[in-house]
Amino acid sequence: MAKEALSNKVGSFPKSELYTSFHKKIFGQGLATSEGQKWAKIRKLANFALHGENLKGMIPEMVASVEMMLEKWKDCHEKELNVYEEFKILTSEIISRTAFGSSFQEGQQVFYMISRLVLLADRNMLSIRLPIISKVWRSRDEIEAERLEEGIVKSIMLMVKKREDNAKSSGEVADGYGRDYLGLLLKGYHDDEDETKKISMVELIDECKTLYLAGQETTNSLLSWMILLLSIHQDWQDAARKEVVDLFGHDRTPDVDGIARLKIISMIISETLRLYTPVFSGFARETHTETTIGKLVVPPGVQIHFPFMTMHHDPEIWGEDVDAFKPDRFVEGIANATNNNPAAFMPFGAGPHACVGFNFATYEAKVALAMILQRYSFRVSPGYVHAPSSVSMVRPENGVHVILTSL
Ligand code: HEM
Repeated sequence: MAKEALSNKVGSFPKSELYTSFHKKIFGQGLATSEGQKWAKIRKLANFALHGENLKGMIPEMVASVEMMLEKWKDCHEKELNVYEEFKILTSEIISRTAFGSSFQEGQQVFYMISRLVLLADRNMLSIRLPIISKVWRSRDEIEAERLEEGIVKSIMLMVKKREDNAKSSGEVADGYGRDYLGLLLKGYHDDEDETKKISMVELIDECKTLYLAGQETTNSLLSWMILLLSIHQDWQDAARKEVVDLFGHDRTPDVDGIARLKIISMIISETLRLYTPVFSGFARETHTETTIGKLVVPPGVQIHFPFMTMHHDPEIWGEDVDAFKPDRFVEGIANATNNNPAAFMPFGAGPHACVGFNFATYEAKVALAMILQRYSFRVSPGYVHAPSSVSMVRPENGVHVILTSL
C-alpha cells in the first residue's frame, strides 16, 4: 500500500503542506516539497546532474575528499575518533565540491545554519501558533529562524554571484556556468529562450538549500552507523576488507568498474539502511479527493505517513531475527530478503519522488568505506554510548566513537 500511495500515478497523494514555518524555511519550495510542473522541471535537472556520466565524473572528487579526511587520520593509530563528526565534514565536502564547485570551508556557514534550523524545527514541531497573537508576537526561536534564513540566502547568493562573475570573465556565459548542479540551475535561471525551463532566483536558492541538507545529513548517518556495525561485527569487517583488497589492493583508489563489483559492501549498506534508516519516515502525503488504495477507501483531507523504519523492523517480513545485523539476508536480492515483498524495503522512498541522490549516496558510501578499510581496522571505543535519536534523520546523538588501528 505504501508503494502504491508513493507511486501516486493518478496524482491522488500529493505532499502535504509542511508542518511548521520552520520547515518552510528549510525546504522552501524545493524539490523535496514541490509538486506538479514546478517539481518536474527541477527533477529533470537533478536527475541529469546526479546520474550517468555526470555521476561517474564525480568519483575523483569523492576520492579526493576521502583522501583529505584520511590525511588527518594519519596520527590516529590506536586513538579514539568520533567518526560521526569526521563524516559530517566529509559528506559536506563531497556535496559542496560535486554540486556547487565549492568546499566545506566555503559552505561551512550554510551547513551550520541549516543544521541549526533543523534543530529549531524539531523543537517546535508541536508548538501551537495562535492566529492573531502570532501576527504581532514571535518567539525567540522564530526570530532566530528568520535570521538564519536570511543568512543562508545571503551565503548562497554570494556563491551564485561568484559563479556568474567567473562565467562572465571566461567570456562563455552560456556554458560557462558549469555542468554541476549549481551550473545547471544558473543556466535555467538565465534561460530566456524556453519559459518552461526557466528557474526563478527563489527556486534556485531553495534547490541549493535542499541539496545542502539532503545531500549531507543522510549519508553522514549511513556512514556512521555502518562503521559502528562493522566495529561490532568484526567478521563482516574482515569480509568487506577482503573484498576491497582483492579488487584494489591496499592503495589503489576505487574506480567505477570496481565500485560496481563491491557485492559484500552493497549488502552491508542495505542492512545498515534497514536497521538505521536515515529518513525514518517520508514526507506526509494528503488526499485531496476520495481515493482508493489497496482495499481501503480514503476520504479527502487525510494525511498519510510512511514509517520506513517501522516497515524495516517488521518480523512478519524480515523474520524473527529482524533486529540482528545480517547483511547476507540480501545475498539473493531484495525480493528474497523481504519474503517476496520488495516494497517493504524502501530506505530511498519509492515512486516519482524517490531519492534523486540514491546512486550518488551509494557511490559516496562505497568509496569512503573502501578507502577506510584499505588503511584501517576499527573497533568500538569503551567511551561509546549508544543513543540513536531522530532529529530530522536517525543519527547517533553522542556520535560514534571507535578506536582505529593502522594496517
Ligand atoms: C543514505 C542516503 C540517503 C537516503 C537514505 C535518502 C532517502 C531519501 C528518501 C526516503 C526520500 C523520499 C522522501 C519522500 O518521498 O517523502 C528522498 C528524497 C530526496 N533525496 Fe535522498 N536520501 C539519501 C541521500 C541523498 C543525497 C546524497 C541527495 C543529494 C545529492 C539526496 C537528495 C534528495 C532529494 C532532492 C529528494 C527529493 C526528491 C523528490 O521529491 O523528487 N538524497 N531521499
